Amino acid sequence: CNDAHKPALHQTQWVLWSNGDSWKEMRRFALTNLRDFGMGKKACEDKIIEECQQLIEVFKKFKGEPFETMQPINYAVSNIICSMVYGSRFEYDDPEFTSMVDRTNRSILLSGSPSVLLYNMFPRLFKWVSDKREFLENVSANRKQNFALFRQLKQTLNPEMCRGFVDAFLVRKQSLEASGIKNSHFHDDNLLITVLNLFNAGTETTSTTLRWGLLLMAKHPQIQDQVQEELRRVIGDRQVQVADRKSLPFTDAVIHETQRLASIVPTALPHKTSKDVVFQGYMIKKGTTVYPLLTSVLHDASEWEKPHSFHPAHFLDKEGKFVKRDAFMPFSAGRRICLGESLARMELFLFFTTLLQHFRFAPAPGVTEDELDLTPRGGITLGPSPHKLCAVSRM
Ligand code: HEM
Repeated sequence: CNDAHKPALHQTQWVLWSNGDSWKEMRRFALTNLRDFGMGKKACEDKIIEECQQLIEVFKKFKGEPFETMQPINYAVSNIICSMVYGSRFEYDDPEFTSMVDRTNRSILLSGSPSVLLYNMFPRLFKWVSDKREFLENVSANRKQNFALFRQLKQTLNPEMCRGFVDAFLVRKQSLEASGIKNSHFHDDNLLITVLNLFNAGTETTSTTLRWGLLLMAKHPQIQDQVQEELRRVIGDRQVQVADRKSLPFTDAVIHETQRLASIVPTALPHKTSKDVVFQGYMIKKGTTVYPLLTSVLHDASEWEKPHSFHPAHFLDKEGKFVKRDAFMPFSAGRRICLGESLARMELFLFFTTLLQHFRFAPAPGVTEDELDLTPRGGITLGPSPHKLCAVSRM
């Protein structure tokens, strides 16, 4: 049946990337250029710190009253990847930016709706589901918006001074065309798919993890006390830097434990075997779709002392020093490992520590810590269910 070869809805944006040579070339180009634009380096640290300050101002406006953290955190995190990809950040009230981020977020929610899940399993029977229509409309609107952004960037392109990934891609495309190479992977479709992949993967994952982190702090006030005590003792009032991570073992353990417990990409992304493989005695035929079940490792009872509880001690030794664990793989592993791991780790550390320096996170009045719900909502990623938190200023 042809349906078996159709990509599931959430894969529609990944298909061009996922085929052999095109994927290799785009991944290599994206990695090199994101590094050139600061990924994992000081330039990127400065961008994240600037965005932390913007986010703090938004949180302060709620004056300790309960609010939903999703939108402001999404905008702050999204701006980091935007500044690397498009070459500039956006204001949080710029409708062009907010609509793109909100639509992406909505698509991720829709991808976990029962009707879209049914469509993905039986595409012929469930062609007309309304969630699928909305999902595709969102993808199409984001494509149009990106083409408009690319047009603006093309008009002001200066090959001597690339502002971000899009500029670098356009310059490479032009130089290949000038040398008469017509069939390269540097074409408009790959530009669009790569930019959408970076934008989608670079926004929701990190912002969802941060929201889990704050929710877990409100749920476990004694652990929040310990993080804030460590931050006060080691950092005081100054801005946290990436280099401080090794002096903040407890905080680092809390961030790792948040990622482990939340396991936000439970099935990673689907892959296809490129040849027949024998894995642990099982024969997997070439062309079989394989889902690496990351949760089976992150919650494995033979690896973790308390697999289903929030237990930062999983990452600490008896002296309170941070310990790495082999079974910690929220970014997956192997050749398809998350391309943005170093960026995500830097963002999680700087946003989480800076927010905890400035605010005490607590449930809304009338809600007890026990009543804070940790049931995840479905989607390609597992985020916390809608909830409100109070961010009470500490400075
Ligand atoms: C906490 C944050 C993040 C988590 C937990 C996460 C996790 C993942 C996972 C599990 C995969 C699938 C790996 C596989 O196919 O086996 C992935 C792929 C990917 N991620 Fe991330 N990610 C995060 C943040 C980011 C960021 C900030 C970026 C931005 C550059 C990014 C870009 C990508 C890309 C481009 C891929 C596809 C890689 C490929 O197919 O070669 N991710 N990520």
